[in-house]
Amino acid sequence: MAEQTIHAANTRPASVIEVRGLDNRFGSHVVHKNLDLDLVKGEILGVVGGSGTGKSVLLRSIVGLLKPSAGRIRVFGKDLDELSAAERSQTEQRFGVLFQRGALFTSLNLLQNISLPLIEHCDLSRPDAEELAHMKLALTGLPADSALKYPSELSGGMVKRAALARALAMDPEVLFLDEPTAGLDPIGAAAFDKLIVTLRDALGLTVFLVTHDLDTLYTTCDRVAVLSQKKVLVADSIENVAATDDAWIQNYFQGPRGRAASYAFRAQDTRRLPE
Ligand SMILES: Nc1ncnc2c1ncn2[C@@H]1O[C@H](COP(=O)(O)OP(=O)(O)OP(=O)(O)O)[C@@H](O)[C@H]1O
Repeated sequence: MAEQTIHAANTRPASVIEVRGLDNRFGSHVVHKNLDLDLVKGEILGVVGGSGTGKSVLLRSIVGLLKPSAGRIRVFGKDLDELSAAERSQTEQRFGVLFQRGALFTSLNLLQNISLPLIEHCDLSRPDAEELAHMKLALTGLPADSALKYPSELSGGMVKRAALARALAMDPEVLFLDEPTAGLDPIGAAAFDKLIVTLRDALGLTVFLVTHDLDTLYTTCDRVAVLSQKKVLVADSIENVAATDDAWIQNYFQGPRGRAASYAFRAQDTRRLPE
């Protein structure tokens, strides 16, 4: 029995991020109360919940953009609160973030947008930074001639890919994506979903993915965390989450869209198939 317990502890996957007892409030508005969550190394975790349940606030708390009202966030084994300014900056460089809105500087072309963090944080010369930026653009499937284009000259799907290229600029270990497929047509969204899985596999990323997109959940995520009642109600495989006895979850997963996404996924399981 003791042996079994030790074995279980040893094989438990490592969490790169541990959130414990998190509270977030704005004045009297309580967004999170005693929220716990783990992000396991190498996984794509889908974070869902109704509008205003605090998915983006949770993301911002973890990446250090928002100081929580209470609770503990450990990243790569260290408490965010206990990091010195230098350690915090080093930790932040291990994160790549694709924000819901305004991911790119509109006055800079794509090459400039992507090389900027490399010049600022890695002390690279402009030619070296631009060479790396070209590689990041190629990694996200953008054609070479997009490098000199400005965000306003691109389609929505291309802007998302360029923003992803910028999030990948510093070779992050953990990628945070806030509604990456919002506003994309279904074909563009499916291609973006596939790209996320390909990049995770190729680069060994861990991904925290906020989404409302049921197709994304079914085709890309290893686990799904549901935010409801100010906490993470359940975090598990999508099959187990969809079977959870909760009114919001049942509406979401067993409604017409949820059933269609589940049916499509079961009919053609494309998860992790090669191109
Ligand atoms: N800086 C802030 N000041 C005051 N209230 C805020 C602030 N940031 C977020 N909120 C509030 O916190 C709640 C959660 O916001 P959040 O953006 O995290 O929701 P969400 O789950 O991501 O929603 P959606 O799915 O619509 O994007 C909302 O009621 C929002 O108005």
